[in-house]
Amino acid sequence: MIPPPANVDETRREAGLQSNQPARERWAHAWRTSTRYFVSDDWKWAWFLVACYCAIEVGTTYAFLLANQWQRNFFDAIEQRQGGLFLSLVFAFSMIILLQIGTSFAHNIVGWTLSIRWRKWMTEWYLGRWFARDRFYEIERLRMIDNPDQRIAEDVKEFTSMGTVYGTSPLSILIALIFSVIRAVAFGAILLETSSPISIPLFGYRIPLPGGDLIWFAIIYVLVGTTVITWIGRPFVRRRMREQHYDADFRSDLIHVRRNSEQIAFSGAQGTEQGGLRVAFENIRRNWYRLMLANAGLQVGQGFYQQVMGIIPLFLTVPKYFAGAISFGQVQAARDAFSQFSGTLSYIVTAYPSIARQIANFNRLKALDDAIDQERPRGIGFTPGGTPDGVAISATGLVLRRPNGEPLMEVSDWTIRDGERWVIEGPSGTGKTTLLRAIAGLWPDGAGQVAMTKRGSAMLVPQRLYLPLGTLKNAICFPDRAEDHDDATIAALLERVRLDAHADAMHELRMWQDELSPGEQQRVALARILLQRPSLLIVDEATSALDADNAAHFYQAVIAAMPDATIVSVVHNEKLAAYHTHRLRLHHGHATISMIAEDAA
Ligand SMILES: Nc1ncnc2c1ncn2[C@@H]1O[C@H](COP(=O)(O)OP(=O)(O)OP(=O)(O)O)[C@@H](O)[C@H]1O
Repeated sequence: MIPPPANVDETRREAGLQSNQPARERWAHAWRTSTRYFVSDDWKWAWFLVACYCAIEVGTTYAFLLANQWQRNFFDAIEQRQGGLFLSLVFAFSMIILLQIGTSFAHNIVGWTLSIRWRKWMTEWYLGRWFARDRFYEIERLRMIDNPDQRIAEDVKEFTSMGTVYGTSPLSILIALIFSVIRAVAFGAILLETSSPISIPLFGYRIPLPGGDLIWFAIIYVLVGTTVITWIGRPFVRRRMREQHYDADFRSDLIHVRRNSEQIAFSGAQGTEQGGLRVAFENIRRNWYRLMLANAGLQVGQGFYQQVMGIIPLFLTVPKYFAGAISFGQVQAARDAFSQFSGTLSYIVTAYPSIARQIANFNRLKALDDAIDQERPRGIGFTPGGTPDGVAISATGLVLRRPNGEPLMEVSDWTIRDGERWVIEGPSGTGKTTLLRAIAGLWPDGAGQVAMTKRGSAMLVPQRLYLPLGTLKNAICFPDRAEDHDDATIAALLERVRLDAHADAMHELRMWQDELSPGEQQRVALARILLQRPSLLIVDEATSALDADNAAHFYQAVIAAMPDATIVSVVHNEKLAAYHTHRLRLHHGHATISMIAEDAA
């Protein structure tokens, strides 16, 4: 079966060239992503911390109510010139302040503890799935999404952040929303004290409404405000999403330049590279101006909304004060309660930037989840450990294709028996590396079946070796841990591969990938092979950076140490072909097989 072409639609979607995924699917994903941690193995901590968080919110609401009550008493005391009450009011005020500081402190401690536990769990969850079934490799191979690293690091961080005032996490938004409603009820009760009854005229009758004028004005005000501001804020959400996208691109371009600094410096290509970075930054700049505009619109809307909210209750209560129906303290308390009431009801307006960021995060995390989960069916079947006795690799009906479905080559049936040493040859771009990937189970595009001895006893050595961060000993022992091998063995290996000059620095933490020359890195690969002694060795131009003598030494050392090992290597040097027993030559999309001895004859 030919796998469907790879999904690379996300960038188009983020650039607005393709419509978004269905809302239902996105809501379902948002729900699953937000609730997963709370049914995980850390659920006891999760719920305990959420309970504490909510309890602190109750304390915060109580402190708000006390402050409102205090205002009323304070202004009444001033109006009635009750100097004797002043000291006790100051004392009450300090207690309220202490309570407010205490709840805010506790809010931070609990919020941050929950953030880090949630983030740790979610990071582990994403890393586990990203590494599983080689998905991280497949996502890169097909370039399915941009910057998965940023999504796992940054987006997860924002997603789990239970920040101070309005956290960015959807949970903190939800809790704040619930408490907004609770506070709205509490402050609504205060408003009722100073509200006048209200009724609406209908067909000549006056229908009385429950509550009072202040409450109805606040509700209408919030409804109109929220609708207008949500509408004004739509471009802001879009711009925020693009901002994250462009920032990540710029950063990865910078990393790319850093990694290739030597070639760029040597070729004097700084100008060209800077030009490229300027183009990447230009996207950020252009988007920034649009974001600024969108933000300005949002801020004007929010500012207008906040300011008018402070004035409306005065218009409604001051006439009652002049009429002697309420006290001056009640005017102040009503003003405070009105802004708290409508402020809490209009949570969506105030928290719109956080909600916008969260929508962008959900979209980015959904794309990552889709890329991890939407596994294309394998075209080339792969069975590790599925070869009969005496056979290291067997391929039947093997056809390789590019990810977009274009045919690359046909190998048909190919059997590599234990102890055979195969060289793969062919012009550049014919698919030699792809063939090695296919027999190692890393290339699923095409058709046919590949069986290989157990993966654990095989080793793949690419042209550019991966050296993990850490010591030189770490690099040689990879994928084992450095502690698994003693220093004397590693020192002897370094001598064997002609790297004894570095033996003393075996335990030094350095950027070995940058420090060692390509040829030295290929000798580290040889040391790794001699340490692991795999029964099947797949080598992709692993001697390309070595001089003729060292390249020959590479094969001589391997064959001397592991005379029975099966070797499949891609080499361009005919002299190195002599260390092999069989040849597979790729030409015009087809493979021909021969014995080396036959060729020589
Ligand atoms: N991840 C990929 N996505 C799309 N095309 C790919 C990918 N990897 C390889 N190809 C394409 O497959 C073809 C074969 O590439 P491959 O690296 O196997 O050639 P090669 O024979 O090893 O070349 P060389 O001798 O230059 O190393 C090339 O046209 C390459 O562009």
